[in-house]
Amino acid sequence: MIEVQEFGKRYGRHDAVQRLSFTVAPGQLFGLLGSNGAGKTTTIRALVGLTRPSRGQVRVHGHDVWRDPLRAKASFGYIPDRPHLYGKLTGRETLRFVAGLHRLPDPEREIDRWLEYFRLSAFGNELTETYSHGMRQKLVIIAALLPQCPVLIVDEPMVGLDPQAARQVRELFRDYADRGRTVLLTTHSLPLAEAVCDRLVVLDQGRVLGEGSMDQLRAQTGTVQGGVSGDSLERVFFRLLEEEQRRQATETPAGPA
Ligand SMILES: Nc1ncnc2c1ncn2[C@@H]1O[C@H](COP(=O)(O)OP(=O)(O)OP(=O)(O)O)[C@@H](O)[C@H]1O
Repeated sequence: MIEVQEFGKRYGRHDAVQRLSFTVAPGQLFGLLGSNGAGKTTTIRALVGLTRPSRGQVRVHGHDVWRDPLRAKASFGYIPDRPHLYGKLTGRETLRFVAGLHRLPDPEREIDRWLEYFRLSAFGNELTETYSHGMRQKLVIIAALLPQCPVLIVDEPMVGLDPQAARQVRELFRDYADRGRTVLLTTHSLPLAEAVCDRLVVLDQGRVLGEGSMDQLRAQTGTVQGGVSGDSLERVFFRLLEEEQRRQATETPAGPA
């Protein structure tokens, strides 16, 4: 379970996120969408304990991330938007380190299985500083999945992955939720979000433009009757942005004559 209540983050005089609230129940895969600078990473960073909220609460698996950080952090796997690794550890050492943090009793077989799954077995004993971007991304994904935590939090997972790995990852996330766990992901890939997410929230400049299932978003934007491409998430997304731009244009006072 993930609970975000009235979350806001202010940098100086700029509101990166304003009064964002949503809940992701076990079994759900929830997508956080939005243009560049919409506030997606800021929200994720607050949820994983890297950015302190200016207001509101963020709870993971029932634990307030900022009041009870150790319990909260033990309950989720996190895939950041950029894969930071210790370059002087091998891939295998990295995964052993993560397994140790989560006190996994006998991780070797699982580590082998995951390395094989992502075609990294031949590189398991190489230093991660020699890995390509996609290989690093795969290792970070394995590190987040290895402990099989109740919650998975994912920021832009597909960047740098080859098509086969991208498909594997998509299936893994869906499967993770289908096993009764909670998944939150941000992505710019609207087809990915449409294919796997149960519910979505669309952010723009820190504000919520729409929230709900695909059908609820379609109803909100009036594209519910579209048959073929008319009701794609892409169309819904652009409708929401256009409505917001129209709203802003009518609110903005006319400039000097
Ligand atoms: N450390 C920071 N200091 C000041 N402003 C920040 C900081 N981090 C983010 N911001 C601002 O907060 C807003 C939201 O940024 P955020 O990174 O959350 O967007 P995003 O939706 O993840 O965008 P993208 O799709 O480009 O990754 C932006 O206006 C950004 O400039």
